[in-house]
Amino acid sequence: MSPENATTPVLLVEGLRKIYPAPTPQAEAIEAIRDLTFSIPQGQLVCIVGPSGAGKTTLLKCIAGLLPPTAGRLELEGKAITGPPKTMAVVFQEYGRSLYPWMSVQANVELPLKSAGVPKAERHQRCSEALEAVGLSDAADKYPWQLSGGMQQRVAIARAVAYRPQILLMDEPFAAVDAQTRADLEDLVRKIWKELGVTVLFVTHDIDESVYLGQRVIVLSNRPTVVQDDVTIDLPDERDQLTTRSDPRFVELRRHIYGEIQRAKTNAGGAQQPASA
Ligand SMILES: Nc1ncnc2c1ncn2[C@@H]1O[C@H](COP(=O)(O)OP(=O)(O)OP(=O)(O)O)[C@@H](O)[C@H]1O
Repeated sequence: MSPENATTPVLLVEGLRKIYPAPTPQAEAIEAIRDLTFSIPQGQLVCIVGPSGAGKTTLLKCIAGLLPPTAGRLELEGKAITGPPKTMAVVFQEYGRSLYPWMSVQANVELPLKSAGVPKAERHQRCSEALEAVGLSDAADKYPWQLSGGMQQRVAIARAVAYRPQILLMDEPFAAVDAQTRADLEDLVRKIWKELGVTVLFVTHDIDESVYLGQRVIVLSNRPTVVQDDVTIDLPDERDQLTTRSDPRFVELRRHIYGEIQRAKTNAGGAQQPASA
């Protein structure tokens, strides 16, 4: 889906605040997120970056309905998020822990479909389409432990794709794979996003990755977290690892976001800092 078609808001985050209560009377509560507001139109591919500990995972867990917010409004397609939404799929960094080692690749991919009551024939069909999309058609009968890290992460992506979510959340999904595999998986995410028209919210530490992948990059401040910057990535929609990354505009956007992250490190809770700080 192209950016100009992305007009209908699918996700709303308004005034989100998350405080982790103190685990003991002596300890202090942790204000992970102070005040986050943004919305994401249908079909947009949005990356979230920010300093370590800025609350990126906390944000995704709140959106995924796995963690109750302390305050604020979270809506998916106009409905309050009060638990894991049926139209959402999540891919985590730790593919090793997200796949069941005793189940074949096919059984892993089909599991959420089975839970959703999808009939067997349709499960098989959707599974083989998803495995084909991630280049793993030959691996259906293998077990996760027989696959490389990159292949396991492909299986996790195939499982999300087979589910056909409206929105796909990805929390640093490629942090644990080698650079070449990472580049391949980035291209895979863009391909799937284009083919399915799914809305993608992708958390990463990697500034280059955020610019390469995203139509938009949201930069979070240091904890307690607010939105530090919201950058439109006005690169051509057709991207490839060599041409795009050497595009002067890519370099400019990367420099801008790098500067914002540096600024974010000193900008907690919206305290204004000069750009040169
Ligand atoms: N279950 C929890 N209980 C208490 N504090 C927590 C909990 N989970 C996270 N935190 C704290 O909340 C803050 C934000 O954590 P979070 O993992 O969301 O950040 P992050 O941006 O994803 O970090 P990183 O980039 O290092 O992965 C951190 O200070 C963290 O220690």
